[in-house]
Formats: sequence, C-alpha cells, structure tokens
Amino acid sequence: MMRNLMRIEIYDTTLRDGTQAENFNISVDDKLRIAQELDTLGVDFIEGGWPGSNPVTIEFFNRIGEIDLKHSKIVAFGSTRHIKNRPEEDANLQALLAAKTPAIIIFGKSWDIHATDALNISLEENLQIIEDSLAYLRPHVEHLFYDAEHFFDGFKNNEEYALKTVASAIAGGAERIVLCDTNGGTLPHEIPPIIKRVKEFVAGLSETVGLGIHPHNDSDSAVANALMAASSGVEQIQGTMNGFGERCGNANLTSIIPALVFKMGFDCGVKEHISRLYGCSRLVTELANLPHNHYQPYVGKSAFAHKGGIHVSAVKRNPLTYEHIAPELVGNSRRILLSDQAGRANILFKAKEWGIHIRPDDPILPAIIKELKELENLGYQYEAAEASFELIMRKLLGLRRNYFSFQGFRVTDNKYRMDKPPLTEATIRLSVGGVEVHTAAGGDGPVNALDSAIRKALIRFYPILEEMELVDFKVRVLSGEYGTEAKVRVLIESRDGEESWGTVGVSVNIIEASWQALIDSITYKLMKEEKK
Ligand SMILES: CC(=O)SCCNC(=O)CCNC(=O)[C@H](O)C(C)(C)COP(=O)(O)OP(=O)(O)OC[C@H]1O[C@@H](n2cnc3c(N)ncnc32)[C@H](O)[C@@H]1OP(=O)(O)O
Ligand SMILES: CC(=O)C(=O)O
Repeated sequence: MMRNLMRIEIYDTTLRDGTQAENFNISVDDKLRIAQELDTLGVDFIEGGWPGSNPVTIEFFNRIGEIDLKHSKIVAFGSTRHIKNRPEEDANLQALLAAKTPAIIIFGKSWDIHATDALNISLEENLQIIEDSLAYLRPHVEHLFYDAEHFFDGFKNNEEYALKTVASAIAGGAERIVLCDTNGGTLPHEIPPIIKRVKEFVAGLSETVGLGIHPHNDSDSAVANALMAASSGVEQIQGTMNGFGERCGNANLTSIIPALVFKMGFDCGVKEHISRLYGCSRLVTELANLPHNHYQPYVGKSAFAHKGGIHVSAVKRNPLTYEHIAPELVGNSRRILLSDQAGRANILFKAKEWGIHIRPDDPILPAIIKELKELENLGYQYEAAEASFELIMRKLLGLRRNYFSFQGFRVTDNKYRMDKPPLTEATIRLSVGGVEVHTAAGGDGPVNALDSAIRKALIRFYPILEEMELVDFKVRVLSGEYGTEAKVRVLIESRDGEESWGTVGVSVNIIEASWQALIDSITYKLMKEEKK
C-alpha cells in the first residue's frame, strides 16, 4: 500500500564499493558504459571511484566529464586528509578536486577506536581532520557529502563521540551525513532508534543537512537496513547493483529501488525508468564477467519462475496469487518450468507458448504429464532442456516430423602415443528421405567428433544447420538414487542468431547421452525453421 510520496535520493556506488568485491573487475570502458546505463535508469548520484587510488579511476573521471549525462551527478570518493598534511597539500584532497565532479564524498572515522587504533591519532585530531577536509573542499563543489564510516558501531560504543564527528562534518559544510554500517553487523531493529537520535541531533545544528545510509551485507540485512532507514526518514540510500561490494557486499539497489517505489510509496528518479532495472542488473554482471544470480529477487531469472503445478494453475488465473509484483514492472518476465512437480497448468502454458493447441480436457494431457514425470524419474531434467520436451510433446501428439533416420554411430579414441593427445574419430550412418549417408569426422574429443560427423552428414540436406553452434556442454553424474550404474545426464545449450535452446540426454554411457542431446538439438533447429 502506498503510504507517502517522499522524495529519496538513490546513490549508486557500484563503480567504487562494487569494485571492492572479490572477482569484480571492470575496465574504464565498462565503467563508462555502466555509468551511462545508471544515468538512463535515473540514479541520482553515481560514485565513480577514488581518484587518489589508481590510474583507472583517474581516466574514468577524465572521460566521464566528456559524456553528457541526463540525470545523474558523478561523485568522486576519498578520505579525510592525512594528519601530517595541510588540506591544500594533501594529495588525496587534491585528486578529488582534480576529478572536477559536481559532487564529492569523503569518509571519516566515527568510531573512537578507528581514530586511535587505525589512524593512530587522538580523538580531537580526528574531529579536526573531518572538519577542515570538508571545509577545504566546500567552496569548490556543488554537492559535498560525508560518509560517517562505522557510524553504527561507533554510536553503540561511544554515542557522544560519534555525534561529535557528525557535528564536525556539519561544521565543515557537509550537506548529507551518510551513516555507514561499514562492518555490516547491524540488524534492522537497531536502525530506527539510532536514526531518530541522529536526526534530532542534526536538527539542532542545521535545518538543511539530511541523512543517508550506506549498509553492508555481512549480516544479510543490508537491504532491510536500508528500507528501515528510508522509513525512518533518511534522504539518501547508498548501494550497488546486484549488491556487489567489499566482503559480503553492499545493500542491493535492485531490491531496494522496487521496494521503495512499489511498496513504500517513495518518489525517486528511477521511478520513471524502473523497467530498465533488469537490463541494468544484467549489464553489470555481464561486464564484470560474472554469472548473474538466478535467485536474485526482482531481477533474477528465477524471480518469477513457477515450478509447482499448484502455483502455475493459480498464476494463470490470477498472477497475484504467487507473484508479489508484476515481473514486467522491473523488466523481468514470468517463466513456467517443466519438471516432475508440474501439473496440467504447466503443460498447457508451455503448449500455448510453443504454438501447440491442446484443450484443457484433452485425454492426451495426463499422458504427457506421465511421460514428463517418468522421464524425470529416469534422470532427465527439462528445466534447462525445454527443447527436448517440446520434441517429446510433439511426438506424443503426432506432430513431430522425422527429418532423418539414424542407423548407427561409432566413436574411437586412439591413444597411439603417450606424449600426444588421442586421435578421436566418429563415423555415422543415417538416411534422409531414403538417401543413405555414411560419414566420418575427427574432433578434439568424442562428443566434438560426433557432433562434426552428424553435421557433415546433414548439412547438404539442411544447409540451415550452418547457423547453429553448441555453446555449453554440461555433464552431471547421477548417483545412487538411480540404481547401481553411474548414469550421466548431459545438458547441451545451442544457439543460432535468434535464440538459444537446451536439450538433454541420459545414459550410463556418456557418448550415448551426448548423442541424444545432440540429436534433439539438431532436430529442434530443423523444426524451428519449419515452423517459420
Ligand atoms: C570503508 C571503505 O570502504 S573506505 C574505501 C576503501 N577502499 C580502498 O581502500 C580502495 C583504494 N585504496 C587504495 O588504493 C589505497 O589504500 C590508498 C591509495 C587509498 C592508500 O594507500 P597507502 O597510502 O599505501 O595506504 P594504505 O592502503 O596502507 O592505507 C592506510 C593509510 O590510510 C590512512 N587512512 C585510512 N583512513 C583514513 C581517513 N579516513 N582519513 C585519513 N587517512 C586515512 C591511514 O592512516 C594509513 O596511513 P598511515 O599508514 O600513514 O597511517
Ligand atoms: C564508506 C564506506 O564504503 C563504508 O563505510 O562502508
């Protein structure tokens, strides 16, 4: 239910804190591409990096200045000055100014032990460097923010001192005090009373300074903490796309933004473009060359994937029954999965998607479900191999054409010298429309050789097969539950210029299982062309 229409700032730090995540590495070009997408999405502030820390970041700030952003303001990040330097000679503060951004944020210490033990300075000196670093930057920049590092831990340990650091930041000219849960240990119930106290304190010092929050996810509470902070009245939420960030990550903006917009009634720049969220989330993982998390709320591939028959049946009647929001709102889409947990509704949904007409009372329906469940019991799995199941469904309905007829194959691996890889060859026999073909081909391995031989045999009849390629090949050993033989399941993903599709094979023999999946893949491509 919409409760208010308060404006809230969305501040993205994927390009800074996100890059502090293990294995998250992106180039300057990637950073520029992400910044442009965040701008199109309507994020208010984009933290580009720490200009004092590395050449990639400096290049980013040089180049982003030449790009005309429509909505977002770029922020340069850094720390308070070093105790030994005066602000005007501190390299870090100078680098922040050289970045020539409309906004700067610096972090300082709120927790007394960080001043005394990490910086090795007195509590008084810490207050001084916070205030004079900000005061030095203030005249040079449109927006000046202060990241109160470890604020929640500092507040719990020494409330009076943590609040003094906030007072120093306000005295230095910060317009936002961003309360950081740097170690990510704070739990949602702790957020409202602390924010209430800080708001009262800040209100006693300034009428214009607002609060922000920057939660980390070490207790798996970063999103919840951000939402608690929003409902406690902060003006700015900081997080990253997909929650990438140091250690367990930052607050995930792909969960926070839809919650703010659709569930809490907040207004923000992203509201208008929120259907780009799914694409933006995928762009970030793609450029970082990381797998996208299927189970991510809102933007994961599985976020609106329905498997249980009961769910599918109800969703078809009214999606609200098992979907908390409409997937299209964030650019995602509903998916119906095929598995041994499917019922009639799953099959009817898929049939419709594949252009197959089956009436809900068609007596073939129970037979299709039975076939699906029996095959899954034998080790086949159709969630990632829907093309194989479409072929089965068409066969049961008498709608499947035989494009070729296989008579046999042989695969040999000849390890003729111990210091050389084996020579692998496949020979196959098949016929197309009564024409017999007997072909051989070599390959890097047995499956590659088999694939090459099948295509060599078929391509002169079906040149369209040139368009397709195998993009993924997965083998899984199916253990005890399927009997004493070690069965394997092979999943193949193929693609052409238009789409990708998955097929499956199961056998105690890996070559046989691969052959089944290969044949399905080729048959699916031929059927697809014919459907056109
Ligand atoms: C909570 C956060 O996420 S903060 C952001 C963390 N991100 C990063 O650290 C990534 C980028 N960092 C870097 O490239 C490097 O650490 C640099 C360039 C910033 C600094 O490198 P170095 O000068 O070699 O120092 P080092 O990495 O050991 O950091 C410790 C120094 O930073 C100083 N420092 C740490 N926090 C602050 C602060 N808020 N204000 C002033 N100085 C600080 C410490 O006092 C210490 O200096 P000292 O040894 O003279 O006492
Ligand atoms: C500033 C920051 O990244 C933190 O305190 O977590």
